[in-house]
Amino acid sequence: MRYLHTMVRVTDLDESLDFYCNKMGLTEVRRIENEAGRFTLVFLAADEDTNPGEGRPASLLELTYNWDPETYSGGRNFGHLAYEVDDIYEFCQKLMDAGVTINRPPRDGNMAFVKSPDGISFEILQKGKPLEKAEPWASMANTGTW
Ligand SMILES: C[C@@H](O)C(=O)SC[C@H](NC(=O)CC[C@H](N)C(=O)O)C(=O)NCC(=O)O
Ligand code: NI
Repeated sequence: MRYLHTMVRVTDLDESLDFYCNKMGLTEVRRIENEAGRFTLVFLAADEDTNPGEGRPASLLELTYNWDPETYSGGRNFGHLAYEVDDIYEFCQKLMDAGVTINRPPRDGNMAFVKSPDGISFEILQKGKPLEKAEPWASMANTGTW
């Protein structure tokens, strides 16, 4: 068995692609337009996931855009999507410079949280840092600096 993707529904595809691609750095690897179902699927990959060796992208994010407007309310049972980055401070600074709020700053040099335009939570983890060292969010008062 192999993990393929996580699907999230988005209310504005252009706004979402600006966040996921221009700001988070993901790349569109596939798009499906479904006229009958009136929806668009866009598959996104992080740079190290675009070709993990088997010639097929793995660990993708699938955006579902329903052409007819819907209101989405996130269930408490959904937590976050996690990505690993080479330099968490540099990554978060670039997001801040692009106008993205860092909901949980990476003061511990290990973990940060941001949200997509639809409120999907993203955990950003520093490559090489053990997960056990991550301070729980609640203990990190968000002072807006790090
Ligand atoms: C391509 C494959 O990875 C899919 O996920 S297709 C699954 C299919 N998606 C849709 O029909 C998209 C439009 C639909 N209105 C929706 O918002 O999901 C599907 O069965 N979706 C149902 C689901 O619960 O994911
Ligand atoms: Ni899917």
